[in-house]
Amino acid sequence: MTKIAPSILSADFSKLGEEIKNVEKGGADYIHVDVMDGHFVPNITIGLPVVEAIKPVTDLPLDVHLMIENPDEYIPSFAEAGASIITVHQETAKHLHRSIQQIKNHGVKAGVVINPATPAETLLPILEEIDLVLIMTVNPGFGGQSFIENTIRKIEQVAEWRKERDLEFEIEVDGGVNIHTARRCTQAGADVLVAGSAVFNRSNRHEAIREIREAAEEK
Ligand SMILES: O=C(CO)[C@H](O)[C@H](O)COP(=O)(O)O
Ligand SMILES: [Fe+2]
Repeated sequence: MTKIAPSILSADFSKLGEEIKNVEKGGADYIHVDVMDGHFVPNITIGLPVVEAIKPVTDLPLDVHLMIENPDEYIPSFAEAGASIITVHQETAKHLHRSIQQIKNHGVKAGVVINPATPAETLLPILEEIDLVLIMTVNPGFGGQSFIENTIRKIEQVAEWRKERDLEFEIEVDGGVNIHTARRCTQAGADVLVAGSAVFNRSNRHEAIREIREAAEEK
């Protein structure tokens, strides 16, 4: 079944705990946490204290998407704060294998993220080492942007390499995922769909999650 990872970036922060419990009840698989530093991306969002605060609220894995410069400096703290998955951007990691090893040394699942303009081939040297590939389908920084169509080819490429090399990492997509774009992502090979505005801009979050999953799995 397609996994849905609601991005809390679009949640109502004044009642974040309730929002998370609500999407958990509504069938979410991961809680996607967008950490932005105002340097790598032109926005500042949430950080360590929020990850610590939400950890006891949910049994779902916290999928922490680090959009920050110098991720190596912060990986131990995010692991200790309760991250279950940490993804680092290919564009920010100076020594990617070291970052991935550092994440795994903390007992956390490790993923690599690529921006829409970063070629999928940059993932080739690291595929054997990771638990997850995250393909950005918008430029990182904000929720509610439009899906960039030509990222689909990259999802297909990564899925092809996974098959050829008999690997088991998950393929996650992030940005502009909704009932109209979900199926194209899963057809291309995505297993996990991040959805922020498509879930939290709806008054009924359960219905939103169900509809995205149904769209993703349409025959
Ligand atoms: O990483 C992100 C932005 O950088 C978010 O996870 C993403 O944008 C989710 O929001 P939406 O589903 O509204 O596009
Ligand atoms: Fe994200």
